[in-house]
Amino acid sequence: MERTIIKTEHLERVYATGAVKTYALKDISIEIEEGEFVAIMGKSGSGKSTLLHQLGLLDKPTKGNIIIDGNDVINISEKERTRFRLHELGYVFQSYNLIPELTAIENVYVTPMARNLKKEEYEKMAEEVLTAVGLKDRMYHYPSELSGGQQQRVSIARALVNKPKILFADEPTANLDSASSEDVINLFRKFNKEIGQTIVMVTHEKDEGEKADRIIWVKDGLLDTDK
Ligand SMILES: Nc1ncnc2c1ncn2[C@@H]1O[C@H](COP(=O)(O)OP(=O)(O)OP(=O)(O)O)[C@@H](O)[C@H]1O
Repeated sequence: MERTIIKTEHLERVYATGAVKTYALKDISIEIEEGEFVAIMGKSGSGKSTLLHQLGLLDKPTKGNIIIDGNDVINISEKERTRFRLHELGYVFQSYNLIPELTAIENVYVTPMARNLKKEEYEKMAEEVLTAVGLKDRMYHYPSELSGGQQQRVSIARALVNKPKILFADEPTANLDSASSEDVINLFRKFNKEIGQTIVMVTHEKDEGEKADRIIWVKDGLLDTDK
């Protein structure tokens, strides 16, 4: 049976810059099922990233509610939100944000390393996930020795190593050529199909959106129901 993993109720996010108020999100109520691969699309400035940041607990709405996996994630302590981000959620951004002084495998295991596991354990977890993204033979390379597409695959491995309930991706292919972009989307599809990974991705690319199970269209901070 399908199970709702993310639910938002009347989300609003207003940015106040001096006297100027921007209603980036006006009233967004959505539900995403566990195991769904969802794309968020819409014109520039429509509120896509703002919505992803609310769902990923990287920002707080000015009004409304968010329930993730049955938890009210708005009215909990900051400590609890941090725990949730670290253990339950994974993130991939358009910039790879790898640490240049660390090898691919070290970049991936920094997260499980923080969980008091033994070195053999977190190394094994990182190896498995790097192998799954096709980088078994690049594990000991530094970011500067990897292509953009390979670096993004390291960042995907890093996002998935803790087996997050939900993977959030904000324009993950924006800096990649078309072949590497396709690789990244195919990887998402693979993790979604094979392990039922829930994925929420912002994209500008129509063909990428079409590879998802569903597109949530956003327009001027509202759901675009004409699409
Ligand atoms: N930190 C901020 N302070 C003030 N206004 C902001 C801030 N972040 C976003 N905005 C405004 O909120 C609106 C929505 O921005 P958002 O980045 O969510 O759009 P987007 O659909 O992701 O755009 P793009 O496709 O260009 O990345 C825009 O009008 C933007 O200018």
